[in-house]
Amino acid sequence: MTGLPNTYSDALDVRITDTSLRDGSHHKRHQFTATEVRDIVTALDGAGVPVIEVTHGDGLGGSSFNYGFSRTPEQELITIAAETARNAKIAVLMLPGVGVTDDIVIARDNGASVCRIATHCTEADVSEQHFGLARELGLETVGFLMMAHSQPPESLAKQARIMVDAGCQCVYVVDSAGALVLEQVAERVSALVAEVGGEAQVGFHGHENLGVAVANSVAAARAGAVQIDGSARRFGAGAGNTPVEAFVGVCDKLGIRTGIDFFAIADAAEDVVRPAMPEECLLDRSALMMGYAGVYSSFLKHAARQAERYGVSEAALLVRAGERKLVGGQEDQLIDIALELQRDRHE
Ligand SMILES: C[C@H](O)CC(=O)C(=O)O
Ligand SMILES: [Mn+2]
Repeated sequence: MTGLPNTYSDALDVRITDTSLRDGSHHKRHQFTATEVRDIVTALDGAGVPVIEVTHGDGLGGSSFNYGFSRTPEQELITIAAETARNAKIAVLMLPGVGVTDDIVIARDNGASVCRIATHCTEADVSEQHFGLARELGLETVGFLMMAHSQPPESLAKQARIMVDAGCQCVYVVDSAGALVLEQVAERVSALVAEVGGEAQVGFHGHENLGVAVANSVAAARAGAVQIDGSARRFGAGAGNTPVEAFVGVCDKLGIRTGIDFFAIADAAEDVVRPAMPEECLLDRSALMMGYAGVYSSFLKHAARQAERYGVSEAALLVRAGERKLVGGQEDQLIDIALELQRDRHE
């Protein structure tokens, strides 16, 4: 056992991590202000959200020409979040290679207590040293197997094993593209529980691109996931994440305990999170294409920019990105696809 209980049965059945201030960073093009972070953390913490993730959308070190520059340095936002939260733990996300191990040390010094390491779902081995370091630093660890729709349950389970052996305490099935549907989530979560269940927890991170993120999250919980992500008002990449306030309401009705007050989280989503969003996260044609074709949700804003720049269809661009099976970090290939679409039009 790597240190966390398999369930939270004494107080909670699922522990929710709100990722508005990390996944929502994609939708906001990484322009969070210190005041927004302070206000959102106050509201989420007040509603009883147990874990709040704060980082650049692409994780520690993500502020760059490739991914988009942060308006406020993320370590400053992490510090503010940690100083503001009374009960919630502050989590950070890091993708090895985007961030470096020193970023984890600095985040810990600034008050983060949960370290989430994300890799493409076939590349878990690149996270080994990061889990080791995070555990040495006394951080709680979570592993993200991104683009989990692209691999069958058995392969994901093998990757989960690599993370757990490296010190990961909870491995997430991450539906980065919002492409998984119900049983497909349950099968993947069950495979991970079967592989690592005695030693580590299993979690689920959903996106709303096919409109089933809440249902998928319930399927995950029923299959044994005890950590579930969501974002208030769906504030996340693509059509956004599982809406925390709706998921809490559904959990209340199903008798799944989250420890979050439904009325307080509904107020937080409407009165505090929504005003910080540039616009609602839309389940529009582009988001649908991402879910249907299996495209990394955070490509949405990049695809919109390239489609406009090269005068090509955003939906067509996203469908081709799915056909090419692009993974996070390959945002530049969207330019290649846009040029290809231009050429096709002139042939
Ligand atoms: C870096 C990504 O945005 C992580 C994530 O939230 C996902 O894959 O989904
Ligand atoms: Mn996400």
